[in-house]
Amino acid sequence: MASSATAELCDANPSLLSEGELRVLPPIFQIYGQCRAFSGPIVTLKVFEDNVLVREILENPGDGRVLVVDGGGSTRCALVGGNLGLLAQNMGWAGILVNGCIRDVDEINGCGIGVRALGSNPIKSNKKGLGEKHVPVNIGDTVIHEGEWLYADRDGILISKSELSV
Ligand SMILES: O=C([O-])CC(=O)C(=O)O
Repeated sequence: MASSATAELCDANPSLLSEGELRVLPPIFQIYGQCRAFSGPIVTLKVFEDNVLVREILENPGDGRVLVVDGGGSTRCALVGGNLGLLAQNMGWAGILVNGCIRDVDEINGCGIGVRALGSNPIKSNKKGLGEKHVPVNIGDTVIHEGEWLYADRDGILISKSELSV
């Protein structure tokens, strides 16, 4: 019976799991975007109900990286919509993880990236430009640093201190 990449990675790396070098995010994220499985080095961003910095980062070449947006778990507005999904795709990002909400679900599901978020909310975010780029973030009691690796598939989302061979 075939197992998925994240399951294989967990099975193959029990010591990394027990040492906390490899962590599993809690199963609180919905699956969006065309890429149901994706991985890459992490870029971090901490914001709260404001997505100006999300656009600023996605305007840079993604080079296969994954943007992890800690939106503090707020579900009161969307931090990523169809335009930003398209921008991420066109700039070469592998995916976006949002500890918060997205909107324009149909458009995002048409984008050639992977997207995970708590859910959707049609309300747009503030546009003040507040937040911190490239700082450690805490999502579901998991501290995530820029440069760590994210592996996502339908089974779950892994954060690893180093690149793992799938
Ligand atoms: O600009 C925003 O607030 C998010 C959005 O709707 C989009 O990316 O299309």
